Amino acid sequence: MPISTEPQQRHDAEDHIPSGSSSSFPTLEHFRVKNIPPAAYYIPDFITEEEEAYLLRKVAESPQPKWKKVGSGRRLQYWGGTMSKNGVLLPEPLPEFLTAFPDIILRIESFLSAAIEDKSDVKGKQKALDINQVLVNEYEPGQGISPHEDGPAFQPLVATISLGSHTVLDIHHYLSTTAPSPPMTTSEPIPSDDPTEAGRPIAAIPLAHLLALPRSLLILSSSLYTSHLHAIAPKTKDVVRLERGTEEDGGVVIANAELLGDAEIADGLRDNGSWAKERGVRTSFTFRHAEKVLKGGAFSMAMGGLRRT
Ligand SMILES: O=C(O)CCC(=O)C(=O)O
Ligand SMILES: [Fe+2]
Repeated sequence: MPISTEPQQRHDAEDHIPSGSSSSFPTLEHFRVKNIPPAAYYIPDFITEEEEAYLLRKVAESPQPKWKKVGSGRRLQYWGGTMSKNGVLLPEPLPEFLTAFPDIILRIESFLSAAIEDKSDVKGKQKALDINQVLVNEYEPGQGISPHEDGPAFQPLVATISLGSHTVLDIHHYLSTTAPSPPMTTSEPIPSDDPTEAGRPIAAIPLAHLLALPRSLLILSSSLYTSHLHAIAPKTKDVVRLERGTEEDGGVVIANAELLGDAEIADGLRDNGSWAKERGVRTSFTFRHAEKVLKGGAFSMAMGGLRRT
């Protein structure tokens, strides 16, 4: 059985908790995107097509006020609560389509917990993800998200599932404010979502590109989370390559080509050196752990009732 399809094949809650020791389970290292700052992981086909269709239907069926429209036009939904201005989660119960069927939260947590060999960091804190907020973003072709950090309110380990269409996620880095600016500097620094970082100059040319195919899980962690930015360029079509091309087709070199788990794309990349596709509507689910949660109150109690201890 190919390792990369294993998460997709688990269908009931008990099966989601791998019973073997970590040695019989692929470590996260297996899915690591190489040659970029630590650490990004790409897991193809983390959910099935049926689960993808079900989750998209649930998002579409949610009440209209759940949608928030943001600057560039994309829409988003917060599940599990929103953040206060000072970075505290005001918790709300997570919906059944995330906790019960297809129990995607448990599946991501179990996967990470089994895949991370050493589960605590130097301070003894848990490395695995205890998801308490899910952000849904919906992008029409031509819509994106400008370079930003998700910020210190969240554990530096976020997991994103792509549904409906592929996209290309760009990783950007900050430029040193003391060194002379290289020509690629953006003329206007792009403000970050994190106020402490706002105004720092950002390299205009991304450091790396990651192709996120439908049903994949992408994990950003450690310094890639804490000291880099991520973005999606507002394009209607992506051209991706294995190596830098000479043609002016806007093609970008992707860092996760060997992890895509899609034979057709892998063949196209190998035979033609590039793969191109128009973007469709892409919906992403971003799973995070807000470190500070407002305690007490009806919402919090209801949420506690839903969550495992
Ligand atoms: O859609 C994505 O994959 C990224 C979303 C994101 O970065 C965010 O909402 O903070
Ligand atoms: Fe983000």
